[in-house]
Amino acid sequence: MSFCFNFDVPAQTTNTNDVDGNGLQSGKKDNAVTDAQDNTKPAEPAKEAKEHLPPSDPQFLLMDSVSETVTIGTLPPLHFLNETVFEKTASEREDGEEILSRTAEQSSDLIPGMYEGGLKVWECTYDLLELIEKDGETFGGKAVLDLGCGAGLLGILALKRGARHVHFQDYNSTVIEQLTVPNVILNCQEDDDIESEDDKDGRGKGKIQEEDGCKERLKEKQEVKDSSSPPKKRAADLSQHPLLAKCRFFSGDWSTFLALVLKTGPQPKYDIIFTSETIYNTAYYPALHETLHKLLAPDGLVYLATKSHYFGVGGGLHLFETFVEQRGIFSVDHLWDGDEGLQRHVVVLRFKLPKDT
Ligand SMILES: C[S@@+](CC[C@H](N)C(=O)[O-])C[C@H]1O[C@@H](n2cnc3c(N)ncnc32)[C@H](O)[C@@H]1O
Repeated sequence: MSFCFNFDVPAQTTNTNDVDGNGLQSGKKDNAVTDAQDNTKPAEPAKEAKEHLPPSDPQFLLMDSVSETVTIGTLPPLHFLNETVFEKTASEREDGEEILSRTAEQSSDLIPGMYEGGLKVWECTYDLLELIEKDGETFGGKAVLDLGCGAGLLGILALKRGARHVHFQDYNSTVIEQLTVPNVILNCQEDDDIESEDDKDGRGKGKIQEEDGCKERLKEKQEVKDSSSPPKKRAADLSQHPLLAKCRFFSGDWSTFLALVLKTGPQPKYDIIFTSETIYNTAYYPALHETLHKLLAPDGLVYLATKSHYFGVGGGLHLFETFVEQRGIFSVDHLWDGDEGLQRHVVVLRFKLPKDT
């Protein structure tokens, strides 16, 4: 399994910022930033935001959907659905947005405006997870937002490390319902349930490998061999699980997500906002920047994990940094820059000046 990028933009999708289809190599960097500022209209109507409540019987959800999970890391271990689950079971799943069927048809990791890539774990997420592991951040008492969460691994790590609450947002409701929420629930189960399976198999914890220039964390897969009989312990308790009670889940476009959270009462301010692999499309920068601006606590931090360039889509770190600089709200510091060939980065954004509240 590879975590290398496979952005497959359909021919009918017009990216006004990527005139020659070569992203940053077009030499139109400055124009692209200007376009992003002016281009506040998405190609399709903004996807309306909504909040998703965890199912009243989450254990049932797990029994229905988990056939294979992956476990990574040790501090603490994280468990999540293997992306191949969706390939195998797409036809059996609720797919109101039709993203499971359409991504399968088009063999595409991204259909701008329809499906923004949340069904798989993107490699920069692993970079940021690794940095957090090394750094030993505890998240104790912090309010955390995993923005553009997909599988939700960053938010889940913060949750397991003592965050006061964690909110998850993804563009697609299908991603939230079929992947993010199940993953959180999976991690609410005692790790013992899964680790005992590891022990039975005699398999160790994860390792890191280089493969085809793409740094891939080949953590041991833990297959739940009989998916009709997953762990049944604590079924009734899971819906009341204290970790799950700390979470809220949202889908929708960033502009409507921001409007929703600002109108639903006390205005949330996040101490930490994670956002991984979310700056590939310059047309989304205004809404993304506004969301960070309005939702970050005055002394909060945005951890952004990203590639340098997103070929075929047009965005990338240089364009985003230029955009942020022009707005004058945040400073950007590089926490980690990958080796020359890898072209991946983790940066942190913070307010330039103490913000009025
Ligand atoms: C490539 S996926 C990355 C998923 C996950 N963060 C990871 O690293 O594995 C990009 C994510 O950004 C979010 N996203 C992109 N554009 C968005 C937009 N205009 N409004 C809301 N969310 C958006 C989607 O939720 C999507 O899951």
